[in-house]
Amino acid sequence: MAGLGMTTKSADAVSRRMTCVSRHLIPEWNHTHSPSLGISSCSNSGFHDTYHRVHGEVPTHIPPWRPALDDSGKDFADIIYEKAVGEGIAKITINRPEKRNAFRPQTVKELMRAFNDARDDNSIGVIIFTGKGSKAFCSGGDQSLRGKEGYVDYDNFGRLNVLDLQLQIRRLPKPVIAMVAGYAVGGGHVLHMVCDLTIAADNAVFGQTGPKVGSFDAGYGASIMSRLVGPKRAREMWFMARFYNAKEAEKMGLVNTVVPLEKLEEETIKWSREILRNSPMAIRLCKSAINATDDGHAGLQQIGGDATLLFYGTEEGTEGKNAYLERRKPDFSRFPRLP
Ligand SMILES: CC(C)(COP(=O)(O)OP(=O)(O)OC[C@H]1O[C@@H](n2cnc3c(N)ncnc32)[C@H](O)[C@@H]1OP(=O)(O)O)[C@@H](O)C(=O)NCCC(=O)NCCSC(=O)CCC(=O)c1ccccc1C(=O)O
Repeated sequence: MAGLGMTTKSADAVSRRMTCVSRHLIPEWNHTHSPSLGISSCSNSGFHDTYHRVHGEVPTHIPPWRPALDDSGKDFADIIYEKAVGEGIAKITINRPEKRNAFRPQTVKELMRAFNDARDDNSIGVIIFTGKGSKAFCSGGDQSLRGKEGYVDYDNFGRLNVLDLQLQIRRLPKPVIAMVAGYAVGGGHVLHMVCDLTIAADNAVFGQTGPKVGSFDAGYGASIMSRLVGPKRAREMWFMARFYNAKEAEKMGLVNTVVPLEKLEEETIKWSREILRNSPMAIRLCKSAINATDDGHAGLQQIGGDATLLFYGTEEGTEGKNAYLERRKPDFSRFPRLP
């Protein structure tokens, strides 16, 4: 090594780096059959590189939650909206456990208010989306309120407003993590799929029920599923409307990790804190980039908007604005025309 001009110190560094990189190259077999070697464990413990020494372990304790409202100041009836004290985490919970957290139009409207507030609150960096209790994340649209045009609320109009919520989660420039215990079925299954990550408890059950009850989601419910599990599996899930347990869902690529039910919140908090250590702008761009192709023009608009947002922070962008306000010609000559 010395002959190649490498000092012992730098050879050590290379060797440490190789070990670290090779740990990322876990063969497919391990991902599929040995969850203990899965992504969640690579990220923290067992690594002794400089990054891990500087940053230390990610704490797993559950933070105290404080009830939150949006700017309307109105209480929520169908959901619980909370923020973690001293941390950048919001938690939004569907609170209809007696109906396995089925949503009605009112539920969806409240969810949209809470998600909007969490988006606007610049102290929040990660949003956890879950269902009350351990029996269900969400069992889809409330079938007892289903009318001829959708789900009927107090005003007697049918609505399919969960589609707007799906779009809102997709476009929200912060990670949304579905924390799933029990059933995530029907429209509830689509909701977890549109979230950025899914952490599942070992009692979680996933599946579409639409074709059994005369319904289907031909939007994200079909397209995102096909992306996640592949077109053959997506057909299986929709044609057969079978249920899949948490381990099966993990193997199919529907969820990021499976943990014992009693560890579900701890693990989700840990993932949230690990994300919060990283650059919010990098995460924002990664989310819009990953969605861009699938979301077509809307996806390009999202990532294009991010580019404008960044450009506004540059001297070049500011020169244009200042020149306009000062009623002079802008001087862009000092800005390089980069290759
Ligand atoms: C989820 C179950 C498998 C749980 O089974 P189990 O633990 O045995 O509990 P149950 O005894 O069945 O249920 C307890 C209690 O909850 C009520 N309930 C459960 N789910 C619903 C529901 N979705 N709607 C209304 N009520 C529900 C149940 O009746 C019981 O009440 P009791 O009074 O105690 O009797 C099982 O419950 C189950 O299979 N549930 C139904 C799942 C389902 O089929 N969901 C609807 C799928 S279709 C859908 O979600 C529409 C999607 C959608 O929203 C959409 C799609 C495309 C475009 C637009 C839209 C849109 O906006 O609507």
